[in-house]
Amino acid sequence: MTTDFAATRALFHLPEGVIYLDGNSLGPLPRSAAARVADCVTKEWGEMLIRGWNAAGWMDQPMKQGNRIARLIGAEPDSVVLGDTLSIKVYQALAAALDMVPGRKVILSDTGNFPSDLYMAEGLCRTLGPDYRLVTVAPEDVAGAITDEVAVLMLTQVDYRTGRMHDMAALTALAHEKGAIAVWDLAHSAGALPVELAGCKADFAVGCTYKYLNSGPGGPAFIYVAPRHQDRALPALSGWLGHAAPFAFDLAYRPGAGVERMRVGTPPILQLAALEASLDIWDTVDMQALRARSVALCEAFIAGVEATCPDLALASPRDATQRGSQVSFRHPEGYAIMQALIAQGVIGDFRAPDILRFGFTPLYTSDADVEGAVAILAKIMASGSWDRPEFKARAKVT
Ligand SMILES: Cc1ncc(COP(=O)(O)O)c(C=O)c1O
Ligand SMILES: Nc1c(O)cccc1C(=O)C[C@H](N)C(=O)O
Repeated sequence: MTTDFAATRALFHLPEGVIYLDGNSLGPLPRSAAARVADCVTKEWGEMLIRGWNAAGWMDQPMKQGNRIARLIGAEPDSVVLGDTLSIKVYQALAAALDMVPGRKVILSDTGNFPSDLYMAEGLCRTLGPDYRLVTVAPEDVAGAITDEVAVLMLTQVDYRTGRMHDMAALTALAHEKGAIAVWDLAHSAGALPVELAGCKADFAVGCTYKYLNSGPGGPAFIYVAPRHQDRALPALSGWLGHAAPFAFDLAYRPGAGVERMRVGTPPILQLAALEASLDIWDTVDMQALRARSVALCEAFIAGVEATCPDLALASPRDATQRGSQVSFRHPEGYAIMQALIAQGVIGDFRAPDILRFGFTPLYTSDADVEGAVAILAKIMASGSWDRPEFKARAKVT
């Protein structure tokens, strides 16, 4: 296992002149991914054609790569499978979880959750009937809101805006005490910090691979089902590839064995090839060392910004144990400040209404990146150079 993050940095393509602090939204290109995807296109798709499903093992990729992600999130073997987008996987996990708690109709979440998770929950409630409802409370009030009315506790472990981290072990235990099921969204945790799904007795989890796991834009999501639930959890999105015998083409649905029943349709083979290249790097990473490095990078950035930018207010927890691998600051003109930073090669992002968000990804973020970003941000803040119309015009994607 490696603890040498200068060596892992060399395995990524990072454009000249860029300090990349947005790997928490879209990870950069692993150098070997371009060749791996090119091989998949020319040697597999090009030469094998449809034979690739067997000959190149395409059909097994969702489980094979899922098993590699399992180590990063503390999951048991054969409990993680890839496919579809994260929003779809949230729906799949939530519907299966609700079905396992008959008589209860409340999904509990928090107001810091990513909107798509809440929208999927609302949509599911609408489909199930008028008694089903989504209840959201402030993140700090979640523990007190887990009553014996709650069927499913659905939380994103690390808040996408502030980086605040929920205590997965404690909240899962509380949910279980009240007879509820816990569904965790690991979008901002997988590859950001060590996660212990089995150790926390999580029931379901989902996450994406295009952020910290570097599978590229549109890379597939993953779903985890605890082994104790795998043969009970019923997929609401019961696609043919989750069927017990997809190529029997039965007219009636029969769920497959294990977590594979959570598959829906055809897997995205080109994206899985990119993910495979990235996981070649992840396979070598010591997760405790990754966490230590992530904390050091975040602390250095906070100290640097607080020493030089008095107008920026820390929006992330100050205590590293309460934080994921990102740091956010607030400013009413956060959007323009972020555009001014990006114009100078420091790429973070902005989240409405006022959050400047910076991701720290030890596999390729260096100490020099942190120093450089602080210096450029300090200059922009001191000079007010962000106060220009071209930095205030909102783009479609922020
Ligand atoms: C916590 C969280 N959940 C869900 C999503 C939605 O993911 P997707 O667009 O892949 O469905 C995202 C990011 O977009 C996210 O950060
Ligand atoms: N999935 C994204 C996309 O398709 C375009 C732009 C951004 C994203 C993101 O992943 C956003 C991300 N979940 C966030 O934390 O804000």
